[in-house]
Amino acid sequence: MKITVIGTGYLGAVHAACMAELGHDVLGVDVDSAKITALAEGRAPFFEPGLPEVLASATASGRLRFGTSLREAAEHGDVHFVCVGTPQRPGSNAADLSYVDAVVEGLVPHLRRPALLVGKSTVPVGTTARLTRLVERLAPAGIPVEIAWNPEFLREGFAVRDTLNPDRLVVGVTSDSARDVLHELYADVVAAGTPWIVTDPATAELVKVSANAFLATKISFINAVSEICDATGADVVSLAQAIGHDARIGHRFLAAGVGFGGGCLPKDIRAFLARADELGAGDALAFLREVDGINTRARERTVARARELVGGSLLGARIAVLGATFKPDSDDVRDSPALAVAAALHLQGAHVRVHDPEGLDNARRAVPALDYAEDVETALDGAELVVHLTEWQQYRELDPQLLSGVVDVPRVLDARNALDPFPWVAAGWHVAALGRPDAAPAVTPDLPQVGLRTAA
Ligand SMILES: NC(=O)C1=CN([C@@H]2O[C@H](COP(=O)(O)OP(=O)(O)OC[C@H]3O[C@@H](n4cnc5c(N)ncnc54)[C@H](O)[C@@H]3O)[C@@H](O)[C@H]2O)C=CC1
Ligand SMILES: O=C(O)[C@H]1O[C@H](OP(=O)(O)OP(=O)(O)OC[C@H]2O[C@@H](n3ccc(=O)[nH]c3=O)[C@H](O)[C@@H]2O)[C@H](O)[C@@H](O)[C@@H]1O
Repeated sequence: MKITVIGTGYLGAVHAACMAELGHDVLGVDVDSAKITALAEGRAPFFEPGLPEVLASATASGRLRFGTSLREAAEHGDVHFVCVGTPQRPGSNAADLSYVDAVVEGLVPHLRRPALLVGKSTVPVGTTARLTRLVERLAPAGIPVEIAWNPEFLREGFAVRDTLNPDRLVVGVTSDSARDVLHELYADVVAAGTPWIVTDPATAELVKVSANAFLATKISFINAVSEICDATGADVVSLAQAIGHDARIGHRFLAAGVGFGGGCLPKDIRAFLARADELGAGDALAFLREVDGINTRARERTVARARELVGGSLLGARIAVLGATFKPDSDDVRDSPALAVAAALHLQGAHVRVHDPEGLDNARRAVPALDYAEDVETALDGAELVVHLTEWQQYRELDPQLLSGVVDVPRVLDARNALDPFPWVAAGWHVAALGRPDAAPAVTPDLPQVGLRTAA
């Protein structure tokens, strides 16, 4: 099938490459010419495991090309995927749909044969209906143009796998023909056993934001409980393990810590709230304000805990930060809890040096005021506190024995509850965390603390 993918960022670049892998003839289009140049040369413009390999294979097959012209897109495709950003509108909770609108306005007047526009961007419920009216106004006479919504559920870091083997495919359509085109397009994925859900566009739009709102709620739930653990000396990690054994609850998305960030969960719950308000149903989602609030508090609790650990004032404190990206296996720093905490520590007078395996370039651009280090040892050199903020595998594998000779004070705040405290304590480190009691070598070995037992 001849398809275009418009917007080749974290979502669109992966979608374009994977669609070509599935055998389609794909043109990827973006207004960012640097991104398009990289992609056209077979280079991934951002860090995403597995993407370089799929790009190379799809480019070699001759089925994947890139360009910057929507006119060319109109000529190339029978199906046009819209994958542009829908960020939070400045000064508001609502989604900024101007990029989506610009694509429709730039593409539709150039169409010369029947086409199906398929939205993948995350949008407020009602967007497909509104765009349908726009498309009707813009489509050349006699050219049938339909619009459907096919929300995307991929996770950064697993984007290729999630695109080729998704948990489900959801298509919001208003005609059997649109449903059949999308079924044919995803035939191999559906044949592999992926649940195939056909619904109306409004439901499809709502499925997406509901899924993200549920995930955000699960994280904030465990972070709220983590606050209670802090107040009582209980251990949120053991607690999450225990409640997760109930299959109705499950273990995933119960990792307490500095909270959620990224280009999606935070802005999606806010846009959902804003849309509910517009619909006069704001009360129904009022709890999402608290989900957002708990998430903000998780960042504040991390800063407060760091302040306490260095003796009550951050002024002049030498702090090493491990992690800048919003999650491991991504270079994405959009609304990153790690960078937000690092920036707050800096603003309160600490000397902050940040390390990240893949996110340093983006972090430097986003928060130029911080010091950045290319390797962990340089970041930790002379530090009196290490704050672990993004749980890269590299950090889980650090040798605390070796590092105790690099820092001034062997003290780590594990704000992701992801480090195994035993080797750290054995190497003489004080290990603090969120929602768990501290573990320190001085604790009497016969009286282990709850959760973080000492090494002895
Ligand atoms: N990043 C992710 O993991 C996922 C993102 N989404 C949704 O997908 C959408 C895109 O997200 P990302 O890829 O993360 O954003 P992004 O910012 O990485 O990519 C958006 C791309 O659209 C391009 N663009 C903007 N206006 C354009 C235009 N008029 N014509 C052509 N290209 C244009 C930008 O230059 C950029 O490359 C958002 O709605 C997001 O919520 C959904 C699921 C997963
Ligand atoms: O709409 C989107 O863009 C995507 O948003 C999330 O994917 P992603 O943002 O890539 O990352 P997640 O793995 O969901 O993590 C989001 C944030 O939550 C945090 N998190 C996650 C899990 C957890 O238990 N605790 C926790 O704090 C992560 O550190 C990260 O900051 C969803 O998981 C995807 O299904 C969705 O498609």
